[in-house]
Amino acid sequence: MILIINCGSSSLKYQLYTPDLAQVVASGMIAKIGEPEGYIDHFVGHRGEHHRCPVPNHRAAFALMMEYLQSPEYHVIECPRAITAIGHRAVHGGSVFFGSVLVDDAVMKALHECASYAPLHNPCNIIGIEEAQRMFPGTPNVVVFDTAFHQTIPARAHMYALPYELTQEHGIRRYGFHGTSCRYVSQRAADLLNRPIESLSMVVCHLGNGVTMDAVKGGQSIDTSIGFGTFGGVPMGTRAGDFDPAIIFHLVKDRGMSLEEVEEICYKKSGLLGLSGLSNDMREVSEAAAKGNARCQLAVDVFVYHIRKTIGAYAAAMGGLDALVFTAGIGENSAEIRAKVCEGLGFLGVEIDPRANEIARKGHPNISAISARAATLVVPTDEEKMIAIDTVQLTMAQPGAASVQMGHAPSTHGVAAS
Ligand SMILES: Nc1ncnc2c1ncn2[C@@H]1O[C@H](COP(=O)(O)OP(=O)(O)O)[C@@H](O)[C@H]1O
Ligand SMILES: CC(=O)OP(=O)(O)O
Ligand SMILES: [Mg+2]
Repeated sequence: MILIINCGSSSLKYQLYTPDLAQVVASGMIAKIGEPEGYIDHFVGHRGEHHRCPVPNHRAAFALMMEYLQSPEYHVIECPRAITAIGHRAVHGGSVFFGSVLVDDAVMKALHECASYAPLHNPCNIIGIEEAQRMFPGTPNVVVFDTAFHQTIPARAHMYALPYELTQEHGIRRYGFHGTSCRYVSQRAADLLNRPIESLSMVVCHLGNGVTMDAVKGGQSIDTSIGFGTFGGVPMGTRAGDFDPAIIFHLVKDRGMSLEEVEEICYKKSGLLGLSGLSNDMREVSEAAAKGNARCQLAVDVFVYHIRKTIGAYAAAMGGLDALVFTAGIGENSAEIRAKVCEGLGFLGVEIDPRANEIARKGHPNISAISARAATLVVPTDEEKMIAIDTVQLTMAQPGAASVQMGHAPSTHGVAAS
């Protein structure tokens, strides 16, 4: 079987596939890692269980996952040899990784070197790989990078207008994230519309705890909202998104804050949490806004405004819009946010059917009104499936596959563009 690990900043998601990827044998999520009210949701076939327990860190989360997968009650992993390959999500591949790779010492070293670009994510991704190597010695591990799908973004969109030599010397550019999700949902959207992806201009709104807006033209990412680190673009759960860097100079030079304090504020105390003062969870924020909490209403308004503005910008970048695609926790589950984002986008041909929007999660992905010129879709993301496909491809291929090295995309099925 193939085990897929998606270590996020505060969660660990896992899926166990049959070798042909036809079936998910078990899956689950351990959430709120490091917080007092952690929990695990574990599913095997139609059985599911929810168990609350504090999970202090990602190593403990990995151990908890193993406990459930090996529990005699489920019998899904009876011995470590039952796992033939393990696939991992890694968030930041820097300028080193253009596609998915088999893990070796050089890959681990490079991952460590990219860690400071994505301080909320890469260290957790690394722990997931280390634990997998420890629990399943000798089993191949594959890493699939969020950044890989965005390697097609042209220089005019990925360059920052800083001194050119500085950007080249230090690898400073817009890298982009959630590429595995964007790759999956853009292909699914084309399939659902029954149109070749090559003919479509789409905006993918990956609205989760992290938020990515992505312009996908002809199946390729041509611009994306997050930037060098996992930070820019639209405000996120706890991250500020785009803001004028002069604010950092002001806080450090004129207000006496340390750089570490400012970094902590920008990554962990901003976004929905910072504006609302209540939570980074959109459910809580929009519920409180509906009850009249003005700061929560402001947080929702800022969030929605930035998304709508980016859709307009990307339609301009692509010279049109055929499809708007919502995905991830907020995009898949919040009819309210989808409706607010689409308000006023009629000039781009976006019009949604309010009833279709309400029932979108129940197997009705197309929420467009009949009169809409651009389709609006709700497509559940499946980063794990994408990771599983790459994992099988890299581990099942000829011995030569092991030479798929850093900086080179595997030759088939478009794992990444260079
Ligand atoms: N029904 C819902 N309404 C609004 N927001 C929701 C709903 N369900 C989940 N979410 C949001 O989805 C976010 C998590 O999205 P997810 O894609 O799982 O994030 P990540 O993978 O980054 O952890 C939560 O922070 C929550 O705000
Ligand atoms: C890159 C990023 O923001 O990831 P996540 O949504 O998992 O936090
Ligand atoms: Mg996610």
